[in-house]
Amino acid sequence: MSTPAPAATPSREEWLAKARTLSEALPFMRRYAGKTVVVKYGGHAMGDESLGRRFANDIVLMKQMGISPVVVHGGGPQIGQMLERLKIKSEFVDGLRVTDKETVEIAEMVLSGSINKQIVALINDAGGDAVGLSGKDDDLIEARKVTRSKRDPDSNIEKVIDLGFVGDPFRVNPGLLHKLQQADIIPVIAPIGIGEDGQTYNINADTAAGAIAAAVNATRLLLLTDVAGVLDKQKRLIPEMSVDAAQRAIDDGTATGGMIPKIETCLRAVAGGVEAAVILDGRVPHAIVLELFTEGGAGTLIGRK
Ligand SMILES: Nc1ncnc2c1ncn2[C@@H]1O[C@H](COP(=O)(O)OP(=O)(O)O)[C@@H](O)[C@H]1O
Ligand SMILES: CC(=O)N[C@@H](CCC(=O)OP(=O)(O)O)C(=O)O
Repeated sequence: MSTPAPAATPSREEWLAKARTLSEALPFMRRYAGKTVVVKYGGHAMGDESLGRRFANDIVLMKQMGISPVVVHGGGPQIGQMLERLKIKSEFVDGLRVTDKETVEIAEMVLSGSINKQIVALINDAGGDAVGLSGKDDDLIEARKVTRSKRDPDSNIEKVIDLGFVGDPFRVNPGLLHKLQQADIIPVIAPIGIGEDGQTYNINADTAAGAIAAAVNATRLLLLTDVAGVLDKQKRLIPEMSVDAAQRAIDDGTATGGMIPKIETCLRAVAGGVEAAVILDGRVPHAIVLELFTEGGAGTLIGRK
């Protein structure tokens, strides 16, 4: 058996750079100590296993620095793959998956089953205590059917679009989350809601994360995705946006597809009392740590810095 090569001794400059980074982090550690940060981990950001491990490490690091993290995850691409395997067609309207009876069963299976447990296992492996939940546990996320309408450009008539079992979280009951946080357990939540009639709803994971962030009075909502943040029409990153500018990006078509529910979520979270919401690139190693503990942050911040 060969012995591993000894790690190279860092140079003086490398030591100094590390020391500077740590001392820069100190005011941010103080600022966030005891606060709740909701992190939405998107299906696209999940990528490969090493990304997942780094994400889990960052969540455990946050916890050890005295922050109370709540993880809400997506899994859109993974639901898409399963639907494809089963030869079920899937279409999106404004970033929301039209969800019939069969699709909602598959969405629940993929989100609350495999993905939720994978993330829980990764966090536990990284040294944390994580527990997996869906919005059905303890009626955590109560949802109602989403209604959408669109103006037909030819007839100029407003048409109602039926999205099926797509839910809007109208009430979040955070009691269970508070109990878990008090016990130093990290909640990992699948974006599935329960209707008043017991119906299961498929909720866009950004929307679910925003509603949870407002309900637990989170200081920050971090939405991890597969782009650097909100890009302008020239594809340049917008580091900060006012609430008005963010709304404009939706209205003038700068944001399309999955970016629409993401920005809408940020606006709703900020209106609901969250200080700021940040859209950032989950593929960048340690994006969460960079956002929370460095001066420049990462991604696009909407709200109060
Ligand atoms: N202005 C924009 N800036 C950045 N991304 C945008 C913009 N408009 C649309 N998008 C799209 O939104 C996608 C992110 O949404 P989505 O695919 O739902 O991510 P996730 O699965 O992480 O929730 C990006 O990959 C990009 O294709
Ligand atoms: C209604 C709706 O669109 N639900 C989403 C839920 C998962 C999700 O949002 O995952 P990402 O964050 O990875 O996109 C879906 O079915 O894809």
